[in-house]
Amino acid sequence: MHSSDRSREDIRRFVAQAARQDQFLEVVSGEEARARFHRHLDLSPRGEERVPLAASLGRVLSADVVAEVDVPGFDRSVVDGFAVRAADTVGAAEDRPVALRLNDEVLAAGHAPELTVEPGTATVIATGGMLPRGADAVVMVETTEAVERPDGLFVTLTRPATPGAFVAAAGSDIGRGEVVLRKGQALTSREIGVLAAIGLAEVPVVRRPRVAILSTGDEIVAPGQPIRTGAVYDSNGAILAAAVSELGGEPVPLGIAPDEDAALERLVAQGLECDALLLSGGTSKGAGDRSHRIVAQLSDPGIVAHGVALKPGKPLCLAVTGGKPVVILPGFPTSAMFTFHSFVAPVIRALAGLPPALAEEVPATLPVRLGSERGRTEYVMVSLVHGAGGGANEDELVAYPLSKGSGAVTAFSHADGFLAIDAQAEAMEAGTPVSVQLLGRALAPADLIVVGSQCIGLNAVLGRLIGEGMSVKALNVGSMGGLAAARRGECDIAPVHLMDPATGAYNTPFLGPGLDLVTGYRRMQGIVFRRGDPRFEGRTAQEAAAAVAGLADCILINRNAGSGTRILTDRLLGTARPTGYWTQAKSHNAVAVAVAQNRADWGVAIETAANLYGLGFLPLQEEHYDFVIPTARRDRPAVRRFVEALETPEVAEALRAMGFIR
Ligand SMILES: Nc1nc2c(c(=O)[nH]1)N[C@H]1C(S)=C(S)[C@@H](COP(=O)(O)OP(=O)(O)OC[C@H]3O[C@@H](n4cnc5c(N)ncnc54)[C@H](O)[C@@H]3O)O[C@H]1N2
Ligand code: MOO
Repeated sequence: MHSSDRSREDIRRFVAQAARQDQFLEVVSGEEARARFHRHLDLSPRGEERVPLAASLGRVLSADVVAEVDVPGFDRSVVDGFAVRAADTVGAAEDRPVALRLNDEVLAAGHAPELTVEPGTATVIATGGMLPRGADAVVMVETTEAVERPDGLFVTLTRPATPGAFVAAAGSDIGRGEVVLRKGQALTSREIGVLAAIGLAEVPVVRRPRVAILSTGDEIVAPGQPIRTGAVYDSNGAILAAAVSELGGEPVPLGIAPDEDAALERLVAQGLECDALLLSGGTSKGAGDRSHRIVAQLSDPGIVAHGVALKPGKPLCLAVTGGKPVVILPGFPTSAMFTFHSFVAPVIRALAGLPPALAEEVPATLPVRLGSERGRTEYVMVSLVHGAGGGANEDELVAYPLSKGSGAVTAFSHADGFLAIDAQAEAMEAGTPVSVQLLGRALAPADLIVVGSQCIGLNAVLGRLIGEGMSVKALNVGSMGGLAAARRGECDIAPVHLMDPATGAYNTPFLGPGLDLVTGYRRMQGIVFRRGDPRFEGRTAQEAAAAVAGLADCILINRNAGSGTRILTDRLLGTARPTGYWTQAKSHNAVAVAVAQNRADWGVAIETAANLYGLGFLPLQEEHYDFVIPTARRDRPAVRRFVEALETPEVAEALRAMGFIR
């Protein structure tokens, strides 16, 4: 909403209303909210339909499937050879071969035999051929010899055959009358093969529940559209549609609704024609939040819970109308995904005819302290790595929190699972044993674990290794965090850029026993500013810093304490404390964005970030980005490949192209 669009009086009224707002939410526990929700829901599968076998991938069986045929449908030979009576071969040996007269028939696959194998005879049979009457075993052609005699053709055997040898009995794979697949089974290529083998051309499946998905908010823009400052791309719409498909539902995307009652009402009515309706955004009681007001108009019974004591997920709004779920998920993507998986996914599974998902938990140790808000059960997404043992023992897992907050969209894709912090706890100390609930997929240990400070240049090396088929897990915990992980033996590589303030030396002073350093590359750091700003243009970094430090309207964006760049900034500033000194960004990119968007006028960042945002740059000092490697892990194949890749001319060239110095 632009102030120019409204009269002064309108704006005054709007501000007064926004500042007042309703009392936030009547928050209930997660269990209470779920119980109220389920009390009113109809969770029976949404009918049945028959689909062609070729269209059944991913569908859920609505009934048990009983085989009406035997597989194989007849006793069949599994080798090329001769069908014989085992009794005829007893006593056969090298020095006492048994000769059997060949019947006038060749049993190719697909032919029903006409002649009986009488005592003293054999019939030529191909792999897949049907065993003839009288025969009870097959001998492989390689162990026989054909002999032509005046009285006919014979085959001689020098070894006895046991009854049943090289024969697959009728029904030995699937017996007629057997339940081959059960109701509720989701069909993959494996089950489809079974259905084809028993001759099924059509499959009875549960009708896919149709789930309407609506993103709300004036600031939300569909991917592919141009984006204005302050707007965000609609990630929830895409996430929810894909998640619904994964759970056996059929997503019905309704697009993006503005924060406007008439449009919302129309879209909600449209969504109610489906089996379920999911909205995201506009559920807390902020000034622009409209969705919950529209959903509040539903009845039978309407909203059953609005506000849960969970983090993320507090503003979740659960409603039911006529047995049908209507849910407003929080707008923040991590909150939306988390509440979707804990409250909505089980409902969609049920409607889709799937059994409840089994939650798999693994024990792990928390490597760092985790603060928490009291009053809400807090769920923290974690990435799992093996502890010092580096073995495959699951008892040794370490759970690194991916603390990017509810607004992050990457937490779910980077996470292996999540842990819960009790509502009453204020923090969880480092070293606490925790239980991690895995996110569906099986836990695959990575070949190479990189924990520390992440840099876009690192992709030049890691991308190469991944291209070779190596699995890599890279966790961004900063230089100090990486060093600590390397000391504890929890990673293979810790990328660091730590300057010793006393000497100005990088990284080496921080090594201790059991740690090696592999030289990485250097990154030029300097002052970033908007091009054309005369306060910086044409000056050296030192001159510019000295000139602007005292200007009240020249705003600095600083870096977080503990970062290498902050140490550098402090050395540059000496005792000066320019405007903005206490505003701390956590990354080079964040500094560059703040300057590019005019929230600040200058900051210290790497040249690559300045180039990315089209900013001016005054070089200050090269920073060394190197790799700490626990000596004990030096000889691991993945670590050796990393070091080798780093030394290739291609990687050096890729790094130079990104503005790094190798
Ligand atoms: N005064 C208070 N404010 C807030 C509280 C509180 O207790 N008191 N709770 C916070 C919590 S917790 C959450 S979670 C958020 C959720 O708010 P809403 O569900 O109303 O969501 P919005 O305000 O519409 O959006 C939040 C955020 O997410 C972005 N968003 C929205 N939709 C999408 C989408 N489809 N794709 C990507 N991103 C989306 C939106 O732009 C906002 O940045 O409320 C807190 N406030
Ligand atoms: O519930 Mo909110 O989801 O904590 O961010």
